[in-house]
Amino acid sequence: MSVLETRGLTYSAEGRPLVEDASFRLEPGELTMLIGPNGSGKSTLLRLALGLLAPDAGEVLIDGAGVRGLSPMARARKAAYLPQTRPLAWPMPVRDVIALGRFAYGAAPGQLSAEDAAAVARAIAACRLAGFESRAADTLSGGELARVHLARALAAETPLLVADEPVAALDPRYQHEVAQLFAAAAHEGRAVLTVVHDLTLAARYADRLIWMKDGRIVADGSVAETMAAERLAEVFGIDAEVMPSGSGVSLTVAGPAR
Ligand SMILES: Nc1ncnc2c1ncn2[C@@H]1O[C@H](COP(=O)(O)OP(=O)(O)OP(=O)(O)O)[C@@H](O)[C@H]1O
Repeated sequence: MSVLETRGLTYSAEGRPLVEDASFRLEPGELTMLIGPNGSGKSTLLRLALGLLAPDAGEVLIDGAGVRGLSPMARARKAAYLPQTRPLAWPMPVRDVIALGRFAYGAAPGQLSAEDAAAVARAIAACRLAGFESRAADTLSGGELARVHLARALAAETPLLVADEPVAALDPRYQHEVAQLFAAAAHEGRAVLTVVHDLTLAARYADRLIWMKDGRIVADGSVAETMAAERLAEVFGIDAEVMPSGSGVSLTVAGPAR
């Protein structure tokens, strides 16, 4: 059974279709990256897929169960979500922010079971935040805070992890580290879906790419199957060279397509 299955999701706002007839499945063990130009409907599709928006048509199954029938707590035990905007300016210690990831198990900051504390410790180690535990979150750099948010999502230890542009604020080294963390989370047996804009990162780490344009899924497959110069021109309007490299591809973007 798929961890997540969407069937024919369609959603309009203000009379404009934002997502049309979007169907895909996520399997455990796969890092899927959702790519597409600004405004193509990626965040809207993630929110529909998590049951945070009600579609005009179509349905979502998480572990075979209709998402709209799950309580918010039950859903939070199945899926962790790292949204694109992550407001957090409270002077709360990093460890407590990460512990918020355990709320679906009844945890509250300062009241963690041994299991909750172990999950928080694993997330801190995975995101290389040892030494930051007692720091107030509002004193962190943008990149450090991004890793705290990721740790909060990882601490939930859900079968499904969904993230919207998790590497946007990170320097190149941490972009790769975070992409590796997502790959590791997937290869340990989760289904991971993340939006990225950096196509080189996508080509390097994704097991699978879902391509969106104008609210529609226009391609879905491995990097080798879907990353092609013609598709990059058509979907992103860029002129790029794609060469086979090892089991994947290497990508050089020359600039906007003429
Ligand atoms: N509630 C809404 N009402 C009207 N338009 C909306 C609403 N929500 C989103 N949109 C529009 O829908 C389109 C898709 O938005 P969405 O955030 O899903 O795109 P995206 O692919 O995630 O973009 P980006 O890469 O810029 O984050 C955009 O043009 C956006 O302005």
